[in-house]
Amino acid sequence: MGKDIKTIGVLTSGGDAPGMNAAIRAVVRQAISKGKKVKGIKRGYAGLLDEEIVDLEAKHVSDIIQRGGTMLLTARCPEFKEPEVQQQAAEICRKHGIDGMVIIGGDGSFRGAQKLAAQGINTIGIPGTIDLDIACTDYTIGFDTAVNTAMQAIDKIRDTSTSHERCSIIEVMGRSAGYIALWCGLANGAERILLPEKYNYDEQKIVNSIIENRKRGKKHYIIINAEGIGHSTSLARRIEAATGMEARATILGHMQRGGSPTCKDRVYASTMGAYAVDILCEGKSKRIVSYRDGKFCDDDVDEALAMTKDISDYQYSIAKNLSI
Ligand SMILES: Nc1ncnc2c1ncn2[C@@H]1O[C@H](COP(=O)(O)OP(=O)(O)O)[C@@H](O)[C@H]1O
Ligand SMILES: O=P(O)(O)OC[C@H]1O[C@](O)(COP(=O)(O)O)[C@@H](O)[C@@H]1O
Ligand SMILES: [Mg+2]
Repeated sequence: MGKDIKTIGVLTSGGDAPGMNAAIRAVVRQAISKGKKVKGIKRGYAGLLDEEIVDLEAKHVSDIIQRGGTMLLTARCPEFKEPEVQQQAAEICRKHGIDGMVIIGGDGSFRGAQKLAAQGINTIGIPGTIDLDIACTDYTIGFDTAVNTAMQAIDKIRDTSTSHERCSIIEVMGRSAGYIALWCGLANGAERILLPEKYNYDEQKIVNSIIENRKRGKKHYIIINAEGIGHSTSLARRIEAATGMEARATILGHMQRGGSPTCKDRVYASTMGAYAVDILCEGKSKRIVSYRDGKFCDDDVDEALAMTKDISDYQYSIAKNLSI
């Protein structure tokens, strides 16, 4: 069946993530090394529907491994949830001679991949999202860069927070998942971490803790708040009123999604890109490339999307102990 794959399509979808370019480069060059042709689809599923399809040769992916963002551009395409649109997309793939598609994106993009596979297109997904919110994998492209970027920003905020003896609330991305918040909380030694998976909205507890910490001589109080909880600015106002400690909120926003990928993101994204081509050429389809328990592997899309994972209770509990 693998020998039937002559042309591989590749697209990026959903939020961009640093390392996506490394994955695109790996797909293109691994495919070429196996004698396959590659077509790049611009702007995710939206570009597929608009037939924004270009031939990709080895030279087209030079000088991108170190760059954030995605050279193929990305988009969110709400209409891709409609069955007739998915059918149209499959017909476009066939029209352009695309025998297999590599889809680099997050959980939403994998639902699109699942539907394309149901329309008879060979599809392989690669997890690309800063949020780490894909259950089948311990690694997603971009998370490592995003948490390092956020950590460095929070270090800077800590300097000014200490100097002014303030409470600083820093809101990090993650959609409804708290992985970025938990990692930053641990890496930045935050006094408190608010995670959508754990938070019980007991603000009085936070207020009491701030007052206690001040009595013990702490110069600042850093709260990492996850986007899934949000409302950091109003929380800062309430904390200031209740504690008398000046409070400021910073929403880090899209700066977390940009920038040059870390070594880990380049290496893992390259490995996943090549792996996706390998399994497509072996005749596999409807799979998600994952990294689990220290190994690269692949899972059926339906099974992958049905899996669940949660924040580590242990890491969350030690974060509390380490912040005293
Ligand atoms: N249930 C679905 N069925 C088909 N396509 C979907 C579905 N959910 C999301 N998609 C497609 O995937 C795109 C990216 O999803 P989104 O959740 O925004 O980002 P991510 O893939 O990074 O999680 C959506 O804009 C849409 O085109
Ligand atoms: O770029 P937008 O449309 O503002 O979306 C913001 C969302 O995208 C993310 O940065 C990445 O999410 P996805 O990878 O699922 O697209 C989330 O953390 C955030 O909630
Ligand atoms: Mg997502």
